[in-house]
Amino acid sequence: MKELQHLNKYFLKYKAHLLIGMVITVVARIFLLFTPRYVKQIFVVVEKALKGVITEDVFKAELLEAILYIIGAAIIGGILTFFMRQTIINVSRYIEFDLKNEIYDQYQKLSLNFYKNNRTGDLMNRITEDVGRVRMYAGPAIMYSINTFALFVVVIIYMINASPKLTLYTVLPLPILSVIIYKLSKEIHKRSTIVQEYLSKLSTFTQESFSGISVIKAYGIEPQTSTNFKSLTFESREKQISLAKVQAWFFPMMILLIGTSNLLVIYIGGMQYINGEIESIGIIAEFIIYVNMLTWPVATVGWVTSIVQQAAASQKRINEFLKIEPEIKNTVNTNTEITGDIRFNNVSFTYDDTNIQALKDISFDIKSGETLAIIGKTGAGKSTILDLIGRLYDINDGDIIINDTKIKDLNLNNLRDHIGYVPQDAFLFSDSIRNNIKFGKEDATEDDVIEAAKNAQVHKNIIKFNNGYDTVLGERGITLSGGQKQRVSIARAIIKSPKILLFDDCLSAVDTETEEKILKNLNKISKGKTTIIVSHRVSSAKNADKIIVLDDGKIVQEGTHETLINIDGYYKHLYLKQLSETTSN
Ligand SMILES: Nc1ncnc2c1ncn2[C@@H]1O[C@H](COP(=O)(O)OP(=O)(O)OP(=O)(O)O)[C@@H](O)[C@H]1O
Repeated sequence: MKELQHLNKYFLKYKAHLLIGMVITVVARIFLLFTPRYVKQIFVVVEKALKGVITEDVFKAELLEAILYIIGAAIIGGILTFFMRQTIINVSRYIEFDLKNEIYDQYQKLSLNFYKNNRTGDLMNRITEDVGRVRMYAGPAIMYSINTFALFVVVIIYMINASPKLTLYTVLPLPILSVIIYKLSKEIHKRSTIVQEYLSKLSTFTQESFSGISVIKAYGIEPQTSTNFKSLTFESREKQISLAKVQAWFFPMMILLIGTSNLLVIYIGGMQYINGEIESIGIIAEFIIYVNMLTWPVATVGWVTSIVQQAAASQKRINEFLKIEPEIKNTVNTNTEITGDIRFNNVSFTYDDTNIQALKDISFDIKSGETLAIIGKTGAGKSTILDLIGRLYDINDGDIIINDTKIKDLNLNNLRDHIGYVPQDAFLFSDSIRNNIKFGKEDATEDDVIEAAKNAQVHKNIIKFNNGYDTVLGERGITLSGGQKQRVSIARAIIKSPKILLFDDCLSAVDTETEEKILKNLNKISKGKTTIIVSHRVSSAKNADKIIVLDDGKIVQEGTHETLINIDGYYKHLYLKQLSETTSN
């Protein structure tokens, strides 16, 4: 239960709402209890009228008074119950909102390693389903507990006042009811968790088959996919039926126990009336209403217990993530200037999860405004260098120095603000092309967007789409070609006009002619900016001020295009190979 203490700060934040909610709950219960008392009153009046103790006029007046009280109390009680939900349940929605934001903020702070170690489904679950369960504790569980407590105290006082013996017999079956509901709720929860798992398996399956529909069709495996889907839905159906079976017990059990209590009231009450221990038959009617009023709240004790247990388990899962300290932390709060001088001094780096040493004793430097090209075989460590400049990981050995300051001593936000990064797999959001480009600079004007797109050689493609820059990409929109995606992604980086531009093999999907044009434009816009181009193509590297060739995490060659094509080695070999490919084309 101590896991739920995390929510105390939120309860404190909304204490005024909660307090008002509690007071309203208690007052609403008091009003609702007018009904049984006045029902008894009606019986008493009828008895008196039958015995001829009161006149017809008095009888009518007293009857009318009781009826008006019942109606009035029901209306006021109803209105107050509405406000009870409006206060307490609303607080649970506020807490749900705050908690989701707290988790999301934490997700944003956590480093890439965290994302590698946790599955997306799990991250999503904690922010949706787990928060949902916690909300059930913060709202309904608290509301029903106060409700039950208030009702119980007031009703029991009334009942004991009317007949202590009858009270004892009436409340006797209630704890049994509570225990049964608790057990049922637990079983329902267990089975519904399994049902949920099947539902998410089903949605993952369908989602994947929709996204991979072209592969499924190309391989002609529709029948096999249908069979797999059928077996998954069959299992899901079985689990749903097994859940429905337990749920079906819920109301019969309630009705049985309410019936038993009612019978006890009628039997014991009847005996007491015959023996003259209670003065009016109205007390039996009053007690029957009490029993019915108490049954649901008492049943909720079992239900609430199970909600609290589930919420505690969910909050535990949430706390596990909230407690994680981000590996990459910004320790500098003052602004640090970034000019773009980058130096690697004997940098070595090993990925924690795979234990692969991606970089071994790497040293190089680039001055602000220069262009560095990194060439090398796949897996040589090129992308890793770019990730380290953006401080997506912290290095194990050596120093990365930017502006004569160690990277760890720079304000991380300033550093990342000054980096324009184009990743290897261009990721575009399901949004308009304009917004995808503006992602790099929220306040960019239309002219800025168009200029960036022109420099990335994608403007002409965009204006050919029916909706131009408003064309929506992704699931609900059109799909761009690999090369178009890369170029939109380049436009996004250059619109920021950052001090450092990092291009990770992002021209691989464009033809050499377009590559040439983009590089020419980059040359223009990267004046005064540090540019690092990772590539497998000599054509992307040849104009760089400096080229380094990586192999297995080590620098094996270094120099300009002119020097490297005259030295035997990987670069010259690549150059000749690509040259012969171009001439043979
Ligand atoms: N996120 C990661 N977690 C663990 N290991 C990684 C990760 N990224 C890369 N590696 C490993 O580090 C090594 C260097 O990878 P890196 O992506 O830097 O190579 P690269 O030269 O950019 O390759 P490519 O040209 O294919 O993009 C590889 O052996 C790779 O398996």
